[in-house]
Amino acid sequence: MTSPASRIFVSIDTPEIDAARDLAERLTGFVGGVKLGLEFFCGQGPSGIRAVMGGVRLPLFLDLKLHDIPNTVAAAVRAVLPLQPTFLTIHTGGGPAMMRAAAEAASMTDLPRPRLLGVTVLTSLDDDDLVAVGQGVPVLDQARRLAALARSSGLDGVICSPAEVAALRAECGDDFVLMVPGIRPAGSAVGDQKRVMTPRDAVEQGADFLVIGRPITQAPDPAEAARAIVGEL
Ligand SMILES: O=C(O)c1cc(=O)[nH]c(=O)n1[C@@H]1O[C@H](COP(=O)(O)O)[C@@H](O)[C@H]1O
Repeated sequence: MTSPASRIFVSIDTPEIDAARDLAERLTGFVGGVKLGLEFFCGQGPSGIRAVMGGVRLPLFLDLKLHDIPNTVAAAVRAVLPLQPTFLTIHTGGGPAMMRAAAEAASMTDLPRPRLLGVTVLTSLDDDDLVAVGQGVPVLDQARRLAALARSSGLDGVICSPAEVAALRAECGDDFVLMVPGIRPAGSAVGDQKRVMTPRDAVEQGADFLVIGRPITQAPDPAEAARAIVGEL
């Protein structure tokens, strides 16, 4: 880890190429990487990813949250390898066979191998939401279970909320990547997130990387918002 800014992946959630490219360019030098996810990929596909990332010198976090049978997920991983993402997400809820298939597929490349991250419990969920979907266990227990499963299935790390970082760091070790959304600088709108923490607290808990969207992208001056967050770390 070279600088506080390198910890931040800005989540550029828009379906528009020009808006995404503009944000990526304006934030270069202020953040460590760009996350493009479902909204952008559904709107613009692989060619849109190339159009945005071709002009910026930042690592790509491709957040597709793949979740399907093992054969389908492995094929989807292979299909996006040419985009050369540094990080790629799949859902741990797809189970160990799906995660192993994805990890194998990610290795079948002459290109740099992407690091596969498993989504544990979405940061928009709380204990009551898990009861509603039939998972009657506290969020922390479920995140610990899924992180351990991700690790034993060959993934490189997980996505978790800041509230689980300390427990997962202790259980999964220093080499296991903890990429953490649900980040809200003091006073910023929480929106649809339920498990949130400030950037500084999340790093103190042991987060490797922070995923930050609206607090940066919706700010009047996104570069200034990113600079302020980095200053806090
Ligand atoms: O996989 C993710 O990146 C992710 C997992 C999760 O549990 N929660 C979560 O918010 N995210 C993503 O992180 C970003 C958070 O954006 P903001 O809430 O605007 O900061 C969004 O792009 C989400 O898709």
